[in-house]
Amino acid sequence: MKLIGITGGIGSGKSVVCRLFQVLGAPVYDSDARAKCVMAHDARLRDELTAAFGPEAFTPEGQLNRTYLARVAFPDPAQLARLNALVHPHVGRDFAEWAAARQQEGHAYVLKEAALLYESGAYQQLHQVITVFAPQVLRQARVLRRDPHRTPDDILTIIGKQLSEEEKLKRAHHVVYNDDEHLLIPQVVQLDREFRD
Ligand SMILES: CC(C)(COP(=O)(O)OP(=O)(O)OC[C@H]1O[C@@H](n2cnc3c(N)ncnc32)[C@H](O)[C@@H]1O)[C@@H](O)C(=O)NCCC(=O)NCCS
Ligand SMILES: Nc1ncnc2c1ncn2[C@@H]1O[C@H](COP(=O)(O)OP(=O)(O)OP(=O)(O)O)[C@@H](O)[C@H]1O
Repeated sequence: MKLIGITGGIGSGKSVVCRLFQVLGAPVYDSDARAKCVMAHDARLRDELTAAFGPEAFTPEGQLNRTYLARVAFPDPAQLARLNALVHPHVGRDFAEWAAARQQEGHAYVLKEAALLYESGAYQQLHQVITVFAPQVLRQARVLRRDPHRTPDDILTIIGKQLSEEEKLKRAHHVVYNDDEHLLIPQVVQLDREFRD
């Protein structure tokens, strides 16, 4: 079974492209969602997050306090590195278990969607990587529409913490252009065929 990564900067359209792959029957592991799930439910990780970021890391109801963590971690490289170091190893293990179960089901390939595939080292667990590309102005406009609570400055701060698009394009095995000039569906159908061969 092929393990395929799918990455791209904030707002590039990874989730949209993954939805198209899912329609074609491919299982997709959503690293962002799984990271939040382990942060909320793994007792040891909860303790580590509370020790590192204070009790505000969780709301009084016990939910992960995403707004607080985003405010503390995104602008501060040391805090972000701390958060990544706590969370990423859990996601790596969780993905390995998930992929093993998909293999038992007989899938030809699976996708791991992650904004930080290269930065976290997760690409080393994978056979090939797709980068979803969109120009920065378009990505900013899309995120402002999708996340009304984020300011243009918040988005620039996050972009500054991610590997440049140029570098991601250089390292990718495949590129999906989601730039309002190329059609998405034919690109995804073509890749799905390749991965099934
Ligand atoms: C700090 C958190 C709680 C903020 O949550 P919030 O819902 O506000 O933002 P969200 O997760 O949707 O992130 C917004 C975008 O920022 C980018 N982003 C997320 N985490 C990171 C990071 N560690 N470094 C750089 N960019 C990141 C992604 O493009 C993402 O889609 C959350 O991003 C988080 O837990 N990050 C650490 C875990 C992680 O690295 N997740 C991403 C892949 S595993
Ligand atoms: N081709 C497109 N046409 C119109 N809207 C799009 C297109 N691609 C993505 N979008 C919209 O742009 C926003 C960002 O897309 P998406 O959530 O898929 O990005 P992402 O790469 O997963 O972002 P993040 O790293 O923040 O999770 C979403 O609201 C999505 O619906």
